[in-house]
This record gives sequence, structure tokens and C-alpha cells, in this order.
Amino acid sequence: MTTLSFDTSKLDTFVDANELTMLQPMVTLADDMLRTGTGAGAAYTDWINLPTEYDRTEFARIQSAAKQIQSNSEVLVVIGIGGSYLGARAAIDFLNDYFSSAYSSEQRTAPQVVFAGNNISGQYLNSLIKLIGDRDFSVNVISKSGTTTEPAIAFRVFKQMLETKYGVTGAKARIYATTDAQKGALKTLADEEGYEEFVVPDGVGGRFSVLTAVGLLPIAVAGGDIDQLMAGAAAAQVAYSDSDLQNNAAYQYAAYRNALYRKGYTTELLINYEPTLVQFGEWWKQLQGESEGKDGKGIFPATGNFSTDLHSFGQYIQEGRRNLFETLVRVTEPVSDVIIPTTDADDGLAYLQGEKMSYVNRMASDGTLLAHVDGGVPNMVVEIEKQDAFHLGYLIYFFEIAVGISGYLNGVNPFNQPGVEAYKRNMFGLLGKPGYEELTEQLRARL
Ligand SMILES: O=P(O)(O)OC[C@H]1O[C@H](O)[C@H](O)[C@@H](O)[C@@H]1O
Repeated sequence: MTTLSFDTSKLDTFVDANELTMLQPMVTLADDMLRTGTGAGAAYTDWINLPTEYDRTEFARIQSAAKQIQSNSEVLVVIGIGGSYLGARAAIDFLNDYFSSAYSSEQRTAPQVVFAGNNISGQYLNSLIKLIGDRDFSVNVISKSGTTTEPAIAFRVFKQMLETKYGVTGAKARIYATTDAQKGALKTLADEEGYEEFVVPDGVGGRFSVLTAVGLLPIAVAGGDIDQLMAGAAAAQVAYSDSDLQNNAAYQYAAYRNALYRKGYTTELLINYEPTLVQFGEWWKQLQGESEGKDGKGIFPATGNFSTDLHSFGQYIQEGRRNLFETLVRVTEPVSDVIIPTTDADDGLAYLQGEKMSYVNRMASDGTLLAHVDGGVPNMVVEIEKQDAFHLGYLIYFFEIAVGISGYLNGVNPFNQPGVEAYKRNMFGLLGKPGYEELTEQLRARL
């Protein structure tokens, strides 16, 4: 089996092979724009070669910082929003036991990694503070711009907590700042206070930054093998470098999505059958949504956590409006398994006794796929062999390179996100931030 297989055999009734061939010239052009830096947003495409061209010295510093945190902290608070936390959260869930975050100190082999600054809820923050209790903790504050409101508020709170607990000097030694190399409020503060700093490279946008210090430090603290993560991404960098659709599964994925979109399939559901993959879907949603949803177009990215959601909106997928398609992400070898117990009790499960749950799960996914295809929902399958760091790196790169091609195929700049500013402006206006006086008046009059 290959590291990642991409199966489009159930698309036959939706997309003709000929349609893909017709897209090849556009894919070739998109590939050229992406790789020669002649496309829109080219200044933000350094993630393409990141798996092989990263700062080795900083990488070693990340590993020693992770060891330091593991040695003096029971908890690491990762403060960030969007691309500054989704990748780490996805990877940590993907690589660890589902409930590892709830383990007791005795059960734990690495610090508990918790996330703050990804919402504006005081209730959430209070509950997190309660969870940390009197345990030793460190903070990794992450913001590429260094000016995002949500993490800035959370950082104020945790900085104060650290100073109260460890004193001003002690606190500084427990704060790790991941931000721009030159600019932003966080960079200025980190320089002034002397925090250990890590860099979000200029040419890597937030949603493409999981393989930089942004993702790597929290992942390493949680015990993830970041060498293997980078090795997997590097292998994918080689595997997905050919512009010929026949030889490039990531490009095929981009082209099929485009063909489907043109036919009115405007919502894509990324499907999983493992709770440890749920957060991967959240990471993917930002990657797709911010890259493609602009200029009045783009596929709407959503997720399906199965079989759970089959019992909630499964009905809609099967028989609702026919504008959906699904991309199933599944893992061949289960991380662990349960054998369905043998019993005399007549609970209707006699035909399954002695079977592995992974077998039942597999049959559920195969059966669902066929049912959804029969119901008019195109399905593609991305399958990785194992749920480990190497395969995760490979999978991340698959989706990243695909979205670059996909954005260009749909005629948008996949590397900006101008629309995200609209809510921020209104929030600042309503909060009365200096410089927004006129807007403040206009908005308040409308409420
Ligand atoms: O890392 P930061 O600069 O704090 O940005 C965090 C996130 O917020 C922004 O609004 C952007 O739209 C996202 O692309 C980004 O990942």
C-alpha cells in the first residue's frame, strides 16, 4: 500500500474521465503560477518547499524548548486563533489517545496542552483557569500579525497569572512567543520582555503554518514526533510535484473538486470515522474556506463526523438538496481495536460477536459511501495507511498543495483573506477603539 491513496472510482456517474482531461491545461497553468511565483498571492507560497527548506537551527530550538516545558510544566497553554492554533490542535488529537487531554498526572506522559484565545468567552477562560488549578504551566502565545484581539486578551490574563505565580522574571522564562520576525505588538513585547521567540516565516500564511514553529512547538510538547511529521510532508512534496494529473493525486483532487463545483456541487463535507480526526476537519475548514471563499464564489467547506452525524444530518446528506459532495479521510490500520464480546444475551448482535470494531467501522464507511453515491452525493476517498506523524505530515501537504491549485483553477487568490476584516472593523467600532470614532457612531445608530 502507498502512503496515501486517492480513490475516485465512485465518481464515475458524476464526472466523466474526459472532463478531467479537459482540465489538464488549466491545471498545468495553475501549477506553473504556483511554482514560479507568477500567480496572485505568490508572496505567500513559501509553504510549498517548507518541508525541505526550513530553519534547522530554529527546529532544534523548538525541540529543546519542548523538553524544557515538559520538564517544568504539567500544562502548556497555547494561545492563538485560526491558523495559529488549528493545526496544532488537529495534530495533537490525531497523534494521541482521544481522552489523553483528560488524563490524570499519573497517566500522563507529556504535559496537557490546552488552547486559549480562540474565542472571546470569559466563561471558557474561567473554566480553563479552573482546570489548570495550582499545576505548573507555561504559555505559548502565537500570532503571526501579533495584533489579533482574541489571543491578545487571553495573553494578558495568562501573563498576569504567571507573574502572580512565578514572579515577573519567573514568568518570562515560561512564555514562548511565536510571531512575525520583525513587526507587530507581540514581537515588540517579546523583545522588550526577553521571551524566547519563534518565527512565523513571512512567506507562510497562518492557515499554511502548521509545519512551522506555530504547530511544531505545541505538537512536540504533547509528545509528537516532529521529525517524522516533517519527513512525511517532505515525502509528499516530492510525490505531488508533477503537473501531470495522471501522476499527481493532490492535483486530481483539486481538478475533481473544480469539475464538481461547476456542476453545482457547492458544499464539500470532509468525512471521518474517527473522533481523533475531528479536529483535522476543523483545520481543513480554515484552509479551504479562507483560501477559496471570495469574490462571490468558492466551495463551502463543512465536515461530517461519522457515524455520529449520520444520526443527525445524515438524513439531509442522503435526501436533501443535491449540492453536496463528500471527501472521506480514512486510515487503513486502526491505532487500536476492540473485539465485540461473545455473550448468550439476545441483543441482536450475535452475527457480530468476535468481530473487530474496526471491521464494523469499515463496513459502515463503505456502506455509507455507496448509499450516498446512490443518493446523488459524489464521493472521493483519501486513505492513509497509518495514523502516525509521518502520514499526518503527508496528509497535511496533500491538502495544502491541492488548495493552491484549486484556488487558481477557480480564478481566486488562494493566499489572502480580505473578508475576515469586516467583522473586526465592526467589533472595533462598537468597542470604541481609538481611530474608529465615525464607524462607532454609524454602527451604534443601526443597533
Ligand atoms: O496569527 P494571527 O495573526 O493572530 O491570525 C490568526 C488568524 O486570524 C485572522 O483573522 C486570519 O484571517 C487568519 O488567517 C489567521 O490565521
